[in-house]
Amino acid sequence: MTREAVIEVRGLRSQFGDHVVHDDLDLDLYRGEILGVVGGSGTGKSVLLRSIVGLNKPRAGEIRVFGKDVTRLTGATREAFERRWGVMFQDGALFSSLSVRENVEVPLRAVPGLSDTDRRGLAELKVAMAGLPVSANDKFPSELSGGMRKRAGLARSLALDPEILFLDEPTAGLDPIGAAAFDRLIVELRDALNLSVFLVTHDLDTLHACCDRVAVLAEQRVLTTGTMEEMMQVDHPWVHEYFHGPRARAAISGTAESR
Ligand SMILES: Nc1ncnc2c1ncn2[C@@H]1O[C@H](COP(=O)(O)OP(=O)(O)OP(=O)(O)O)[C@@H](O)[C@H]1O
Repeated sequence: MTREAVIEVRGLRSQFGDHVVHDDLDLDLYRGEILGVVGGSGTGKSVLLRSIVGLNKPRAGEIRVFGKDVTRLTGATREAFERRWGVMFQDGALFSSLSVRENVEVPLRAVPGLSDTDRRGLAELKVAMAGLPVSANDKFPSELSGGMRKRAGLARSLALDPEILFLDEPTAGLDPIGAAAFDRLIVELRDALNLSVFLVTHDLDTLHACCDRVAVLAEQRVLTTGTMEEMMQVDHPWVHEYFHGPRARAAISGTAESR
């Protein structure tokens, strides 16, 4: 059975001045999967995410989302397309002067015909789906813990019922129990909402708990993709060290214990 790619990146080149971050990079995200994107610091995981969602202009290459090259879309067509994905940035990227509910209402303001009451209700629904208590709705970002801020960012990324969810290091800075709860939430949301998930992470536990496939960025491209089992067989120094090092062994035994 052929899998449907909802994102197809082909021949991507990303560059800042003389600094080439990606060169001839190819990557697919398949419908319904959770893809973990890993790689050493500075290999361009965030730049790749930002390039796909249009925050970074590629020097060359194609980025097709649902079959359309999004690098060529402009104006209203582009905006309509952007409603089909949600992005959760590492720090939540919340507006500090708005409450959690108001933050989630921001993308909903683009939806025509919604009354204030409808918008408020929809925002509260997304806040609940992100696992926050009702009391979080009226809180400001500065009144939230790091984990709650991440959930608020997640709620906002879900505001427009996206088909693709981009998560940039969702568990960074969380304690292990909070991180494990977030991993479960990602899987539950993918299953309940039929999401395809592009997940940038350094967290081996997250890879074990959530990801159907892993893509490794190294040497300015996607070096290899595959399941966690397949990653264990890859004969490349960084990949081997990452998937067989002491932290990898701890993550594997942690997964086994939790079963
Ligand atoms: N706007 C920018 N201007 C100049 N250089 C940039 C810009 N954004 C990213 N870079 C550079 O691109 C490279 C890749 O950055 P990126 O943030 O994608 O790395 P990463 O793989 O996500 O790293 P980490 O795991 O540490 O978060 C880095 O060398 C970074 O300094």
